[in-house]
Amino acid sequence: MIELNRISKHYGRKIALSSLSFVINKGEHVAVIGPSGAGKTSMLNILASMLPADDGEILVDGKPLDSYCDRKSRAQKIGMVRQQFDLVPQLAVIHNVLAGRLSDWSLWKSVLSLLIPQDKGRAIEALDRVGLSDKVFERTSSLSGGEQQRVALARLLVQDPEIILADEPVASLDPARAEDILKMLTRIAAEENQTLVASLHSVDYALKYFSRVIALKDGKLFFDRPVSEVSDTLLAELYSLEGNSQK
Ligand SMILES: Nc1ncnc2c1ncn2[C@@H]1O[C@H](COP(=O)(O)OP(=O)(O)OP(=O)(O)O)[C@@H](O)[C@H]1O
Repeated sequence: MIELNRISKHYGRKIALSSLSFVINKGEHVAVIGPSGAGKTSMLNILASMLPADDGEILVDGKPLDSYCDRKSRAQKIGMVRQQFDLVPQLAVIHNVLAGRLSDWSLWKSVLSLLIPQDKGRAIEALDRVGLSDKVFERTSSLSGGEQQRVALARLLVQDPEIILADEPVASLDPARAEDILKMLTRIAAEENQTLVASLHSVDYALKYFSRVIALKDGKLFFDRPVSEVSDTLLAELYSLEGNSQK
């Protein structure tokens, strides 16, 4: 479903990704790990069409990523959650959730929705699924970090993309809230039959909540294995300060 063929990215003289290739099938839950600076965010941003690659091609369902060029078809295919949640803090929770519908709405409907929330039922249902049905009209900035990340998950639920990209979705949360969000994210993706690709700093979370691990080091594929085949030795090599050959 997602096919990366020899993707490369430079920032000036810095090589962020070097001829990266892999295939992710529909419905897979893949964790992307690797040391700081390995290229995880660059790879996810390229997949989300937020950053152009310098070289290589990406196919989604057999078609070039660029062919999903209008807002609506791209939003149906790919949704993203990040560490920073990307919420508007001054707005009520329901408006941040309904931002997941904006690609489907005209400008007029989007503006009207700020006065009279449109598709309210759908937003309330999504908030119920993430355990926030009592916060619908609260100002988003008054919520805790964990609750704000649940709002971002509810926004994803109303967007309902086929592929979820998550860039360090739990990096700013304490361990209990991080596990809570990862449980919820992987459960939602399984229930909706969505493909999930998440970058994580925690190897423990990658092994616990995902079925496959793609490891990057120095912008290259270091290993790509099912969780059952990821050994401590391999992880020690991945995070060691020397050596970057592919395993
Ligand atoms: N806008 C930029 N300008 C210059 N260099 C950049 C830029 N963005 C990333 N880089 C560099 O590219 C490399 C890959 O960065 P990237 O953020 O993709 O890695 P990462 O694996 O997500 O790192 P981290 O785990 O620390 O977030 C790093 O060396 C980084 O310093």
